[in-house]
Amino acid sequence: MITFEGVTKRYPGGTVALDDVSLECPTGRITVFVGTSGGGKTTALRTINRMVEPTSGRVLVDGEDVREKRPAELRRGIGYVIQHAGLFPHRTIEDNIATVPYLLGWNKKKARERALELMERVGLDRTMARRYPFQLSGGQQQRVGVARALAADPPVMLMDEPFSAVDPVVRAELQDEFLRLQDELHKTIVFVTHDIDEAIKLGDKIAVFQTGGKLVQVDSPENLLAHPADDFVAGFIGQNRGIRTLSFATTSGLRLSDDAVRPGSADAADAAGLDWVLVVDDERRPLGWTRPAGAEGTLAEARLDPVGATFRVGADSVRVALDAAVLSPAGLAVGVDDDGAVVGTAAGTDLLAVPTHGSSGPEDDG
Ligand SMILES: Nc1ncnc2c1ncn2[C@@H]1O[C@H](COP(=O)(O)OP(=O)(O)OP(=O)(O)O)[C@@H](O)[C@H]1O
Repeated sequence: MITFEGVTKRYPGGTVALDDVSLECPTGRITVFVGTSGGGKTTALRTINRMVEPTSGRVLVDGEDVREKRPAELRRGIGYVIQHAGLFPHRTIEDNIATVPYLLGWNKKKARERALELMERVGLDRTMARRYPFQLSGGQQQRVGVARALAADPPVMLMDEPFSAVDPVVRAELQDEFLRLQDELHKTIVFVTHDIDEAIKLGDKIAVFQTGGKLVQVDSPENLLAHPADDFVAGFIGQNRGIRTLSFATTSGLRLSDDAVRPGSADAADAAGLDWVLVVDDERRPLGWTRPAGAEGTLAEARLDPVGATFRVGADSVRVALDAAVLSPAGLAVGVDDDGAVVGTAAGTDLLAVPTHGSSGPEDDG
């Protein structure tokens, strides 16, 4: 657990970068600092590894005041990832990743083995080990940055806009892999971003900073969307708040209908009373949508429209299901199980009747 106790930072010249910030970042979870430019996010992050010393208040890591440790020693237990990765340009990828192991006195062989293992972990091919940073794409460099921060297996990771410098597609990939990695590693992570969508996607807990270093709300993503503390937070979250809330509503309790689902071997004439039919194969995998009215022969012989997007019942959110319904020619979302077999269909109105869980706070899950 990282604890901020009444932390204030006033820079020479009078800028108040942090104004009496108190906050807890739970162990093994991702806490995201988000907010306006100049709101003090980076300053707050850097008080954790003593790159910035507070004017007053204190920061504790697992109950220990960070000022009681020498900065060099403290930083060995805290991985640090920044925008543009900040790699050493004249060192190979493996030597970049092995930076902290070398500092810790590991022998070269062991440090390089660790570097190669981490390259695989973050989705980089081992053949890149002897390249230099300029020979990698921006997204690959960010992966190296993450691998370098993980090299000595620190319990805490500080990440300052680590995915901001890459295009949206690569960014989404990096975010997904980062979440997968965190699922395995359970680090205590503090992540700075100015992108509210990134904060909602990655954060177990979100802290919103406003200009002047004021912490205006600390909450779970669900609660932040459902109950923004004030107009500033509501404005910062922006539009589509209601729809975004559906990202946290589960499809596990959804009642799905089998009425429109038919095997390909069924007679089209028998389904003539239905507007649309979802035709499935012997293993109930969806083949396509068809309008049975006036059709002859079996449904498998009918002209099929593509099924399009489906949702995995229980695993996907109501937002994903609603998206599938809107894009479906029949206006029905197709729910499938882990094997891709159709469980049933739901109309948009069924999906909107699902309760959202806007009331569970981050304290409940950590
Ligand atoms: N070394 C410094 N000396 C003086 N003022 C500083 C220093 N570092 C930051 N500041 C000021 O402190 C305030 C907070 O800066 P900080 O970088 O923490 O904000 P931020 O929320 O991370 O912003 P951004 O999203 O733009 O990176 C800003 O007004 C900034 O100009």
